Amino acid sequence: MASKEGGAAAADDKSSNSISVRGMQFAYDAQPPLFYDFNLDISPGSRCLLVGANGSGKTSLLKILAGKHMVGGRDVVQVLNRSAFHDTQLVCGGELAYLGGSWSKTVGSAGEIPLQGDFSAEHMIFGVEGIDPVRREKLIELLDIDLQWRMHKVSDGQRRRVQICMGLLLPFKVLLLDEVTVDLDVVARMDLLEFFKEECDQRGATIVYATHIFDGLETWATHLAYIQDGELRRAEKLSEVNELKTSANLLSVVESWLRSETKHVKKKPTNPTAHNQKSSPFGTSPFMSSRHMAYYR
Ligand SMILES: Nc1ncnc2c1ncn2[C@@H]1O[C@H](COP(=O)(O)OP(=O)(O)OP(=O)(O)O)[C@@H](O)[C@H]1O
Repeated sequence: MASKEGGAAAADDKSSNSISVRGMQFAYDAQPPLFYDFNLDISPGSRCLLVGANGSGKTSLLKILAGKHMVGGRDVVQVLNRSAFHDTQLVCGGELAYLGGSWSKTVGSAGEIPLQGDFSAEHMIFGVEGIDPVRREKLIELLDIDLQWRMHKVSDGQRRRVQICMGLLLPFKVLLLDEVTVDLDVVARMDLLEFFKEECDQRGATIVYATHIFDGLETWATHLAYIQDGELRRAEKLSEVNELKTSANLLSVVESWLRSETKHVKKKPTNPTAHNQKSSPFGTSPFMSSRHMAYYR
């Protein structure tokens, strides 16, 4: 893995990368660009930690890598040498997997509510066709899932276990994890991390893991990418992070980076559309009539 800043990126050798991002620009509607000329390479077999402060862009980046947002042309965001957004087979075939958020749906002004259906864990897990039964059994055992669990009556951590199991049923080549271990107890978390390690070591799978919990990750991760306000500040092998040689652990290294972040105004070219909307006297007014406001009346 290498960043543009790090200078080691082999832009002409992107075919050897599992993930390759070249000159990416991305903005949410009516906002200035979150990413501008963003570059990132991740090589096969890597377990890359994605770190950064709240709002730095980790989830947005993972969702872009997962093909959930169309960003630029086919060459800008490539996973396994295919366009993450355009090549829908990447996700449908299971080669590219994304595990993030929680099983929920957005309901008007109620916001995100957990899925309420009365399904058993068995119904959900065995409802997926074409799965290797050995892999399925291994995951059920690893995550200690009781197939009789009713999904509307389980705890957050139990629901999360079923969600993770389903996300891993197909043997992924690239896995994007957005802080999915947060609800898991320590045993489930460590077992899952060990499983991920095996998947990378034995099958050459690649994992990008965004997290704020660093326990046990010093020996788990192979690489680290640090984003600040949508900019890639560091991207290197964990063994080459100098600060780790003199610090107690990864937590204190990341803490020192985040503490030294200065609140700066981004020097990014303004997206003309976003600018127009932002500079409009009505574009951001809380008093503007909007369809969304209807939910709150
Ligand atoms: N759907 C959206 N619409 C508009 N802006 C968004 C949306 N989602 C995220 N943002 C903005 O994009 C920026 C990056 O958000 P993102 O969720 O990617 O950060 P993050 O690094 O994952 O944060 P956290 O550590 O809190 O999960 C934030 O400023 C956020 O407000």
